[in-house]
Amino acid sequence: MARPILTADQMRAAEAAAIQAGIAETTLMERAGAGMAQAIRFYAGPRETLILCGPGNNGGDGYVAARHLAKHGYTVRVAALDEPRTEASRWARSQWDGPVERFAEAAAAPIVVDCLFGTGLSRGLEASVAERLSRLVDDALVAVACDLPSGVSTDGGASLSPIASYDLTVTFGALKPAHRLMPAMAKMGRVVLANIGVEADGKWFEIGRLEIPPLDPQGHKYSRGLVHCLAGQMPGAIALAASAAARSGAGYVRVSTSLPITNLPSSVVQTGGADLQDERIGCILVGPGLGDTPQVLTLALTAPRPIVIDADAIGLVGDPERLHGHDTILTPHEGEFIKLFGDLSGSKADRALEAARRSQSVIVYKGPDTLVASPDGRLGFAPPAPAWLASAGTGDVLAGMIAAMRARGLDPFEAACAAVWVHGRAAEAAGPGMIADDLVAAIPSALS
Ligand SMILES: NC(=O)C1=CN([C@@H]2O[C@H](COP(=O)(O)OP(=O)(O)OC[C@H]3O[C@@H](n4cnc5c(N)ncnc54)[C@H](O)[C@@H]3O)[C@@H](O)[C@H]2O)[C@@H](O)CC1
Ligand SMILES: Nc1ncnc2c1ncn2[C@@H]1O[C@H](COP(=O)(O)OP(=O)(O)O)[C@@H](O)[C@H]1O
Ligand SMILES: [K+]
Repeated sequence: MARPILTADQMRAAEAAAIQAGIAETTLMERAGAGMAQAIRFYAGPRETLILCGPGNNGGDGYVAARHLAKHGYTVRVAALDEPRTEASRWARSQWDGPVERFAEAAAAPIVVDCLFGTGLSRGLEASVAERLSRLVDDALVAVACDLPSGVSTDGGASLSPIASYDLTVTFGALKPAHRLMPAMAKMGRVVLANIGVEADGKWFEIGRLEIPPLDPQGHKYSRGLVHCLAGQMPGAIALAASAAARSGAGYVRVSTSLPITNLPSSVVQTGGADLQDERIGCILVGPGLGDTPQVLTLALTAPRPIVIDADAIGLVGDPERLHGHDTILTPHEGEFIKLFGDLSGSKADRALEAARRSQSVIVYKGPDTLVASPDGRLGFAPPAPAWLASAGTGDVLAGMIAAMRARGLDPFEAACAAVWVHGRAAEAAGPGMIADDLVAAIPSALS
């Protein structure tokens, strides 16, 4: 199931709505701290625990977790950076009846819990605080972040001050963008979402397991989706994409190519001409291995069919407005993104949405933190995918998978999300030594 992702402001609004509806703020904090204590017991086991508390509600969660862990027999030490400054955190501090050390003097412990700052962080930590925190985190056997590692910008995922690597991050109510954006995402370890009874809803979410409609028992190859691929100067890339489309459940995949392509499955039809007016075409794919042949992109854009524009073809678009009125999915990596849209400002999420708006297309903004953005404001964040996806040809595979999902009848945004999800799971199944060809072979198992 897709899990909502809320910005810091949206989370504050969701919490305010819960409080308005009658849940006390201290109840939310009690649930957050108890949830964190439970996750620590589950993932870290019983060891001496040092809880580092800041002045805000993130620190408040820490005092609550300290009480719960002590109740379960943990040896707990609490160290405060500052006195609690919010009403709820003062309440949480008052419920903790153990001693409180000074952060600057706290000695290391096997479990360290960072409750210095969360969604309220507005600037980087002071250098001395960041350094000391990093040392305690590095020295711990298990390092836990409350909501977010202190120093991470909630909405953009940037490090506002240096961040160490954590083993576990426990967040509350909803994921935040930083949990799925680099560089923050790589520092968080396992991310656990604790339910605190706050309603989270919106247009941003983590892409979840795809729900593809069941096959029509009376279907035939054309009704299952026809993908038409346009080959270019490097046929290996389109061969990967076409194979991936065929493995992703398209009923029929064909490639128009001027030269025979040797390494295509026999089930993929090769044709000399390209009748792109064929109404049976569910999706055209252009770009993998295309080279510098803008006329092929122009040909594709004359056809009134859904189209996936990948790789070389992205750079040939020229002006994003050229895509208005077309049913387009664009799949840029960082370099291709900048080539087409320039150096947009804001977080990766902001840039993806701005690109979708400018091009009136679905944007699959690839990388270790892939995003799928729709012109209507929907934004899907990919769940973490294995780093071994970073190898030649895996993007071609993804483009073919998206074209197949689109040809199968999913709307452009849903098709892109479904393919991104399966792509990551296929990579997990294929394992660390995989090459793009192995990724194609792993698609069927990831689909089921
Ligand atoms: N509001 C609520 O109802 C709930 C909030 N929860 C927790 O509350 C956290 C947010 O709490 P707050 O809004 O109090 O904010 P934080 O505890 O993240 O930060 C506290 C305050 O520190 C100051 N500050 C920001 N950056 C600083 C820096 N670099 N150096 C020094 N001071 C700095 C700011 O004034 C900020 O408001 C969440 O991350 C979550 O852990 C949970 O308890 C669930 C319920
Ligand atoms: N470090 C990483 N971790 C996980 N996935 C990654 C990483 N780097 C790249 N990817 C994914 O691998 C694919 C690479 O695509 P692309 O850059 O177009 O490569 P190519 O052009 O060689 O096919 C994309 O789906 C991207 O999201
Ligand atoms: K924190």
